[in-house]
Amino acid sequence: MPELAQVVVDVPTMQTNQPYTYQIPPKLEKQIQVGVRVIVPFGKGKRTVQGFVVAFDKASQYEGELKPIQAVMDLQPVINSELMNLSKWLADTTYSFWISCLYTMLPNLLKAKTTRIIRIVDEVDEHIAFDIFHGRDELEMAEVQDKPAILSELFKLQKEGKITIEYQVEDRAKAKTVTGIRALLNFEQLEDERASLHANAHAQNRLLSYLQSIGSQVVKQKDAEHKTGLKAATFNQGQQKGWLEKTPVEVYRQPLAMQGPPDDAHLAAPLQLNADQQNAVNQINQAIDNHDPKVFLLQGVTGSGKTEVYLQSIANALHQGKTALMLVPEISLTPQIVNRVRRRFGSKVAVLHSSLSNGERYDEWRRIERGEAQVVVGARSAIFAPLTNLGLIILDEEHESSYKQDESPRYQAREVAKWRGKYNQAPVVLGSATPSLESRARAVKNVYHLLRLPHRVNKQELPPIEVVDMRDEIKKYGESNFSQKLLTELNDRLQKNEQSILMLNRRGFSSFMMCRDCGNVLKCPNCDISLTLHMDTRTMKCHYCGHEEPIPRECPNCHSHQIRYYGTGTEKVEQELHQLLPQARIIRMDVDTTRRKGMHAKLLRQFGQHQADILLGTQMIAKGLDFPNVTLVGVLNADTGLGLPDFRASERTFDLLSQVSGRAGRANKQGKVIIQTYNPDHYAIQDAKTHDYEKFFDQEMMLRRQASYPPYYYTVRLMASHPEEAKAARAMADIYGRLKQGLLSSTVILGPTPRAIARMKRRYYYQIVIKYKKDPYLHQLLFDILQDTQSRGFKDVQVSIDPDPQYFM
Ligand SMILES: Nc1ncnc2c1ncn2[C@@H]1O[C@H](COP(=O)(O)OP(=O)(O)OP(=O)(O)O)[C@@H](O)[C@H]1O
Ligand SMILES: [Zn+2]
Repeated sequence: MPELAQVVVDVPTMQTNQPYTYQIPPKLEKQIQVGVRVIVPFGKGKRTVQGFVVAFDKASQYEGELKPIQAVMDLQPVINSELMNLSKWLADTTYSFWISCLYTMLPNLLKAKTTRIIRIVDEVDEHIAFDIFHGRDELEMAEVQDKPAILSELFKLQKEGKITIEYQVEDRAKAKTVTGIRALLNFEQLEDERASLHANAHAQNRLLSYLQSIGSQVVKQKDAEHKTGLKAATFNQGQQKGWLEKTPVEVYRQPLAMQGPPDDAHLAAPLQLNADQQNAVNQINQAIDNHDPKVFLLQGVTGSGKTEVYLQSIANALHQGKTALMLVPEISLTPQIVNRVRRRFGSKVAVLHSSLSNGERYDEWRRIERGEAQVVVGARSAIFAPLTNLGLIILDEEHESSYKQDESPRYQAREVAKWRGKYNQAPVVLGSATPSLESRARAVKNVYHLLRLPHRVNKQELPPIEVVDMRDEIKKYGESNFSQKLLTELNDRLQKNEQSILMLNRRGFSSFMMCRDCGNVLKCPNCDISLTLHMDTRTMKCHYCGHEEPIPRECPNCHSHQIRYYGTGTEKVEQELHQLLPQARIIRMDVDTTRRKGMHAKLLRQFGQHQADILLGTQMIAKGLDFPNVTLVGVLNADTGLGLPDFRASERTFDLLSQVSGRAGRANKQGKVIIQTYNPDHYAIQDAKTHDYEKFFDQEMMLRRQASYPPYYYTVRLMASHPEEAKAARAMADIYGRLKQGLLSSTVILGPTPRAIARMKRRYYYQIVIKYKKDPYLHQLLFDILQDTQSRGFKDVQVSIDPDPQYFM
């Protein structure tokens, strides 16, 4: 019997990756397992903190007094053994603290303090019910925690399925219930009741038959009313007569993305695959069947039917009795894909993503944990879904930067997927029309296995792309967001009753106020960035810290009234479009029109039902949309992202243009794309124009090699911040000294420099970027630096270490 437990504690001011050792008091012996949360005393005085049991320990190794664990919060581990292993690896490879990795894997509700509630679900012997529950049908874990005899009784009852033990947090997290009914009499007794009924008591007669038909089941009363056509009053009579009792039935909150799907009886059949799809499915299935943790790169042009390949591979995993995990970049942006998975696998599917309420997310998590859902679709953090027996992991749009978390722990979901694939002996499929350079380079080296879908399912060519030079347009026709060419094409689609998608690229771009007299730009008082004009709220907002102020009437610097609005917001473009094409019906999709829950899906549904001719939006409309009637895609400003100080600027521009172009002509009608740009000769735009991923890849790889960037080199970014600029700079200079001294001379250290947005949320930021191929000293040195940042010398300086950063702003 282990007597000691190692606990990773949650102490924000003093983090470490070393667990602390605690005594296991005899009364808690049965409850302490690896992966449960516990309350432990910490430091001097009476302070207690939450922590996770991560291992057991032998008493003999320790001398002196150890504190005892005070309480256990979970009866079963909330972190299973796979995730426990994963959390260790995660902390190690992302330079983060173990405790934050553990929390990252749990739904929010389990990060907060929770209590365990014990409920009776089946008949329990009367004396037990009395001893333990005192006549109630539920009680809190804390009430019995000190009573070992009662606890072991509870364990036994739980095993027998007579009680359940549930998490419960705050009100909104409580399991949601509706009224259910259950027969109190058996078949014969009900028959006897029928015999004594009045001849014209038809309703009661029907109720009795119904009760006979459900046996000992509990049925939701609403369902029962629906089935029998009886009124609630009849059920009340049944209750008074002692035929039935009412009892709460737990229902799971249905995430919005899942509302209104067909039930399991109407699941969609798989499509007949074309040869390329069949080849991909065969190879993936073979890996599933052989427990081969291969990584596939499924490179398929837009509209080539990648999703169908995913679905049929998932079906095979399920057929083998395994589970499957599918990640998409952002679920609310891609409701169509979620619906396709739901239509194929019905109630086996759980959906996890950030815009679920805490309660919904928790319910979905619990369905997965209990093995009630075998297919999980979700955004980045769903990679930690507690599925057991994983047979397949899919990352759709694998090149998306949203797969990297930009706060601690700074993990890349792609890497976590590979880790879980290995652990479960399951293949990983990375899918994209425009794979990241990193992934494609690995495929070239045969580290990943390349699968190709080079043609569209509809057997049509990818839509032709025309590039319009906006410099000429402005010379000829004056300032406008719309070239003559684009207007002509839009008009043509209106005539033909076809639809168009227009994208306004907002990356690195915003609408700001500038004084025409003194050139002053209105900036955020907390951040080194201009404020953005929002017409809907009539305010100026900071997109980093949320600061908000009224639109100024005069320049705060020189008091001139010549203050003007620059830049192009979606709203302004929408107004212009209304003037140019008054007959067009427009749906605008941007952060403002989609802030409310469910609005994405609603707007897309409206567009799908042809309630509008033009869908105008930001990047959020570039991905995953599959509308057969869309034959024109226009990109209003292709190049706003090209000027950003980031080595991935060209790659992102190429990806975005390829993705959005792919929305046109996906069914039987021919599509067309117009790209407006001020840099028509840039290779990212030229290669997107010819749909030439290979050419872009070669050119970009050459540039990356010349400049020693990924995938040839690895990068790490260190950042220090402090409210005083000098202190942030000094901390970074110190770190620079340690790096210079400790690392190989072949490792490149850039900086320290102020970061591109030097001030944010009232803090100044300095950064260092390390580029390296192999450096045996780097890992430990970075960990030492991380640990030192917890010491007093670093007071108020915050240091972060970001392996493989996605942005350098
Ligand atoms: N074998 C098939 N037979 C008929 N239709 C198919 C087949 N495979 C896919 N489709 C249909 O073709 C369309 C495009 O497929 P899908 O959306 O999976 O492409 P994709 O490769 O994921 O595209 P994108 O990268 O642009 O999102 C869908 O409407 C899908 O239902
Ligand atoms: Zn700000």
